[in-house]
Amino acid sequence: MIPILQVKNVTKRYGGLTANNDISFDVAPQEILSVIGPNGAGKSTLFKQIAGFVTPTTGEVIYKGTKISGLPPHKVARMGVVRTFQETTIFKSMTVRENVIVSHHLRSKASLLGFFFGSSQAKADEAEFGKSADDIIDFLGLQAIRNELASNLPQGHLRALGMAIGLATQPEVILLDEPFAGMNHDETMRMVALVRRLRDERGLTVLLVEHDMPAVMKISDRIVCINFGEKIAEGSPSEIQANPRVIEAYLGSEDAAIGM
Ligand SMILES: Nc1ncnc2c1ncn2[C@@H]1O[C@H](COP(=O)(O)OP(=O)(O)OP(=O)(O)O)[C@@H](O)[C@H]1O
Repeated sequence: MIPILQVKNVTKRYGGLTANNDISFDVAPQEILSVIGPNGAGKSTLFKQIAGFVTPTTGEVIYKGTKISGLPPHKVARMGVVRTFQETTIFKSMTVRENVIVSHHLRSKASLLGFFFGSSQAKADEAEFGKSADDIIDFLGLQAIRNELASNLPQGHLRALGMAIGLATQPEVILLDEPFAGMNHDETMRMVALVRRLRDERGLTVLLVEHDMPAVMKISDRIVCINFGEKIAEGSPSEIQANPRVIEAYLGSEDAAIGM
């Protein structure tokens, strides 16, 4: 297997605090890999380093053979590695469809300014991007809110829009930050099915950070567990559930039951 993504000996220090310590693992193409660990273990820090929001102190992140760590997030995204669920990327005064169209410009020859001022390249892109935006909206089942202003959307729909915006940049690897947070059982099951479809129908590789252990166990091909900034285990869901170091890490934490 040639990995699509490699995390190699990544260490991140904030002053005297080591948030990630010498973490390494590979991700296979079209794999669904979850990163778990108790609160404060260093999961978000790891994700931020993969997506370009934070530069490792030492170590590197390799995507399809090219080092991406140290590049800014928009360059990492342009190469195909995109982190979703960030409300800051949503234009509240635009509709769902307009937001998804605008996000296509990350990959466009025309500048975003061109889109707003109607340059000829932007006009050429617009028809193509409109069709692609509609495909994404249909894929995510967001037809009913296609023309709704983002400012009117409840939290659940905003998260779905965040995913649509991420997909519009045509990623190969998508990083999902707590995709099941705040969801009830039915919503979680729908999101689990959707994440599987991202892989099965759109060929994406999916990395997720998540606290909902039953959902993680259901959805993951493989799981990496970190604790106090260090990788303590890596394996299939059943291997992780039976791993004494993982069980010990979760005992006494807020996520006390793993996979129950
Ligand atoms: N910018 C920062 N400056 C200083 N310390 C930080 C910074 N970002 C994270 N940390 C620290 O690094 C450690 C790991 O934090 P991180 O957010 O990565 O953990 P996490 O596993 O994602 O936690 P949670 O599950 O609670 O979201 C924590 O001790 C946190 O306080």
